[in-house]
Amino acid sequence: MSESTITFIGGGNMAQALVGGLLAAGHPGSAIRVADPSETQRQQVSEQFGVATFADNAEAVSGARAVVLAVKPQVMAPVLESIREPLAENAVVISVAAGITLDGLARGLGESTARVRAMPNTPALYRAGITGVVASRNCREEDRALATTILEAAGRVVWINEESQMDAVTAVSGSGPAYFFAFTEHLAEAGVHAGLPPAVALELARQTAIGAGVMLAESEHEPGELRRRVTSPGGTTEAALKSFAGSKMAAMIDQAVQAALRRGRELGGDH
Ligand SMILES: NC(=O)C1=CN([C@@H]2O[C@H](COP(=O)(O)OP(=O)(O)OC[C@H]3O[C@@H](n4cnc5c(N)ncnc54)[C@H](O)[C@@H]3O)[C@@H](O)[C@H]2O)C=CC1
Ligand SMILES: O=C(O)[C@@H]1CCC=N1
Repeated sequence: MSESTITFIGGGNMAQALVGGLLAAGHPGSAIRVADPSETQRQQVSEQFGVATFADNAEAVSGARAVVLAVKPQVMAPVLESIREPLAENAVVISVAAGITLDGLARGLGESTARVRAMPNTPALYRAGITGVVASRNCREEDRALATTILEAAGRVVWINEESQMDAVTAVSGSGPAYFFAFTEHLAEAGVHAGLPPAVALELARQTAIGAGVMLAESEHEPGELRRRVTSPGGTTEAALKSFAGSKMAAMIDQAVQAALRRGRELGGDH
């Protein structure tokens, strides 16, 4: 990997996941900077990763080839204001903030700045995330490649051509981990209802989710085929899956994704 300086604005969960991944991938710590107004946060980042930390965003951004905006959407306007002047001309700015559009970034930074909008998900904290990404038209191939390298530090990266599809990305993979957690919670509750002690039910449900995830990751087969392979004709799984179909599970999931999509569009309109 090249030794381009990468500055993170905001040193919280998402920034730490990416910094940890970049270091593990061999990016030199001397080429990583983190800016955060919280002294506690700066101290934690410098102790854990040994990278330079800054209280001042402008100072941290000066000369950086890539700037990752890892702050909450609510503080984005003052953050953009703080980096606009010192931003290098060739810098690419990558935002991981939910709902902040490429136009929103342009309003704060100017149209000529190369901008990337990314939607990560929380498994990024374990480098098992997936991030949907879209870039402004003026992003060069090398800007996209650098953004891919940085975001791959948290897992996989999928480029999206139409920014309008980012709300769908958010509804499927951004919010998606919560759907699987909710399913696991309900499976454990159902285990208790079926007569198991709560701790046993939770362990069975959790490890089953993990095992299914590993199969999805490792197997060459599509999810549908993996499902068919568990389902003995006339057996218990078939009975459960018929009940899912009777409860219209597919329609329920579709409705949930549509609800997230609508909410994402509403929130996007706020910026
Ligand atoms: N799709 C998803 O599930 C996820 C999305 N995200 C997105 O990533 C972004 C960051 O999230 P987290 O890392 O979880 O938040 P966090 O709260 O852990 O970190 C944000 C950091 O920004 C710092 N900060 C506040 N004001 C600042 C300023 N003016 N300049 C510089 N730093 C400032 C805070 O001190 C804090 O350390 C959010 O916008 C969120 O939408 C993050 C995690 C998962
Ligand atoms: O729930 C939310 O609004 C954010 C976006 C995706 C995950 N968390």
